[in-house]
Amino acid sequence: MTLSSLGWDDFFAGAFQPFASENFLPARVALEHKHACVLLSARGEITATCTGRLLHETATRAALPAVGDWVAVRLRPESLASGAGVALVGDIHAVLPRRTAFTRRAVGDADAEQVLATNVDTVFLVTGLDRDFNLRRIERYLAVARASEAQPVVVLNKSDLHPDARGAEAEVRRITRTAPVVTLSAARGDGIAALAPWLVPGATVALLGSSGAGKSTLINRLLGKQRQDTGPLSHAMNKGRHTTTHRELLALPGGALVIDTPGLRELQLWGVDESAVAETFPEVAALAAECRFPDCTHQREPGCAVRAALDDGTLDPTRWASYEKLQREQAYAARRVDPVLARAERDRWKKIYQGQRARERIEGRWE
Ligand SMILES: Nc1nc2c(ncn2[C@@H]2O[C@H](COP(=O)(O)OP(=O)(O)OP(=O)(O)O)[C@@H](O)[C@H]2O)c(=O)[nH]1
Ligand SMILES: [Zn+2]
Repeated sequence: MTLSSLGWDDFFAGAFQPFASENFLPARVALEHKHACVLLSARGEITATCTGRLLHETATRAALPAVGDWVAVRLRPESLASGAGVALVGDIHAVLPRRTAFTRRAVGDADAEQVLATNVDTVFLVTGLDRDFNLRRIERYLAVARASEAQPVVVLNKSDLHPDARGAEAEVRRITRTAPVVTLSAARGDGIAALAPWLVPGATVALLGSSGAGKSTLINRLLGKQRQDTGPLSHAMNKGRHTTTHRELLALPGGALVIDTPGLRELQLWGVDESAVAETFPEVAALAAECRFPDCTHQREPGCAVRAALDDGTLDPTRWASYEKLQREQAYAARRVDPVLARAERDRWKKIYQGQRARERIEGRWE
């Protein structure tokens, strides 16, 4: 494989400069085990471990190699001497800066950030046009994608199961605004060609979507062969259990790369900050900025622009409900793993409550 077919470009070449002279090879992480990584490089596949120095010098676990990362690796002497066909072994000395990253807070460790996949250019947000079809869920996935900096593309799968797939697509377009929407059937192969603009050689894509949306079916379709078990049976049996040992960064026949990690599959709203939620609901964010009080909770404060827009019908109540739910979940997910945040949140509500009482005293009764 050439470096460019693995996604190498000027951005990474620049970052690799300090390592260019000292027998280092650039390589991309295809699989991350507990103690070793499988790397893809111009020399072929390399099994590598981090040097003790890298382990000691990295301040956080999040800075260690993750699937999708470019690293500077040095082959062990025995690998250098070996001929073709022998498995290469090396040491990872550095992780190059990431262009994009999907992260979540590591469960049970308040400060730890877990990196699920990096350097993803495009993320396919896969929704089934069956019972899985849910505009609110698509909004959530858009927020997750935006937080990662990868470009989101909404993929409506199982078009064969929906009596009016085009109508459903039109509904989705109303909420996605700028993100492209593609309707297809991974099982039948209809509409797959519409993904071509994002599957160019060297481009990295990842798939996100709820269980059963058809991610494996789509990956198999793109690979042109059966890599993963799909079907109702394997589905029921494998739920929540991932014992995969296959590469998580795969090269597609057309030259693009696809990242499929268990962590990404399980990704819910972890790692989504409030600004990403606001970006997904620009009309709500714009209204909130107009409220009289900067800490307005949009419940029943005077001068609340959100309430006013709900009352006069300019704000869609389903969008508002969806925003509120997402905001709550985001706050809950963050709090659950972060006691400091939990305390800050309690203090914030205490202040809001005190502030409201003070306002009540000034402005008299509200209703
Ligand atoms: N009718 C129809 N069924 C599909 C289509 N794509 C996938 N399926 C079926 O939907 C079920 C789930 O598909 P998977 O590809 O396993 O879903 P997944 O998103 O990978 O699910 P997880 O592995 O749990 O994350 C399987 O029974 C597939 O055969 C499609 O386009 N049309
Ligand atoms: Zn308000």
